[in-house]
Amino acid sequence: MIEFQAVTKRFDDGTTAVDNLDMVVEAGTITVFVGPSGCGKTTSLRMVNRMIEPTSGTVLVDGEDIRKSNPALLRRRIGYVIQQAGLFPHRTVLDNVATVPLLSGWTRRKARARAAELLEIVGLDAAMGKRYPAQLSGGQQQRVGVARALAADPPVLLMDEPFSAVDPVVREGLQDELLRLQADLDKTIVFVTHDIDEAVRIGEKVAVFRKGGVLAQYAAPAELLSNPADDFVSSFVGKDRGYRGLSFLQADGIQLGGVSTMGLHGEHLSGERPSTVGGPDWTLVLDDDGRPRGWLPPGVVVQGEPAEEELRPGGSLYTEGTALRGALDAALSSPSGLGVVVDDDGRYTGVVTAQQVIDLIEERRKDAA
Ligand SMILES: Nc1ncnc2c1ncn2[C@@H]1O[C@H](COP(=O)(O)OP(=O)(O)OP(=O)(O)O)[C@@H](O)[C@H]1O
Repeated sequence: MIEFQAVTKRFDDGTTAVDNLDMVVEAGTITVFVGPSGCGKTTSLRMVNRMIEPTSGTVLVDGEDIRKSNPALLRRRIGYVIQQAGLFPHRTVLDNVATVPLLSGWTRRKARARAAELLEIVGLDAAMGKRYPAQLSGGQQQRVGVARALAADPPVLLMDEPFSAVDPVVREGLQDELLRLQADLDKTIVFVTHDIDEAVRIGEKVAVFRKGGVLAQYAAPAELLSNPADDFVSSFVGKDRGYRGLSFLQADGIQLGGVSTMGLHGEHLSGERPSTVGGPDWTLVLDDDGRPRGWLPPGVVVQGEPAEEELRPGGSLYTEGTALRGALDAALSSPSGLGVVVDDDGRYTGVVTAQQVIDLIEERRKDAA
């Protein structure tokens, strides 16, 4: 647990970077600090590992006032990951990751063995260990940065815009990786970003800062989107917040419909569900394993196997049991207007319409009111 008690940081030139911050970062959570440029996110983060000392107030890590701990020792308990990884360019990847264990007095052999294990944990091939940082892609370098920060198995991890230098697709992969890692590692992670989408995607709690280093709201992402504390937070979380809020609503309660289906060899498959919803004229083509391959538009008569060019590509697939946003997207992106629902193995289980999603949202809203 990390606790800020009335923490203020005023720099020598009179800038107040953090203004009377009171907050508790719960152990074992990913907490995100988000806000526009210059609102004190980095300064707040760096006060946790004593790279910056507060002007007043107290920071506690696991109940201990960090002023009482030696900064170098404190930092071994607190991993730190920064933008563009901050790797040592003249050390191999393996030696970069082994740095902190070596500083902690491990033998070279043990430190390297641990480093190799960590590369695997963050999804990098063992062969990468021999390379130098410049020989890796941006996303790979970030992974090494995460591995290095995890090397001493610190209970706390501070991450300052760690993924902002990579392209959006790689970034999403790294976010997923972090969520997966965290499910196993259960660290206390503080993650700084100026990207609200990233914040609500990975944060269990999100702290929104405003200019002058003032904490504007500290809440779970769903709460932030549905109930912004004031106009600043509302405009910061953006105009799509209603839609993004669907990421936090579960789709249970939606009655899946059926649609006529055809196998790749032209055989008509008997659906388990009645074709109750919308466009029954569209036919969904499934491969031999029951995974969707595309749609046949109404009026297209197929003799034998449907040809590839007759098939209309499907929209996004909605995996049963995931958030409602995916169900709406599947329906809106499907040429038939029917969102294709699949199980965890990607096999077709039914269809859903946008109207059903809207109805469910309405129902939930009424319940909440
Ligand atoms: N060493 C310093 N001396 C004076 N002012 C500073 C110093 N470091 C930061 N500041 C100021 O303190 C404020 C907060 O900076 P900080 O880096 O914490 O913001 P941030 O929210 O992390 O911004 P960004 O998203 O741009 O990194 C800014 O106005 C910044 O200019």
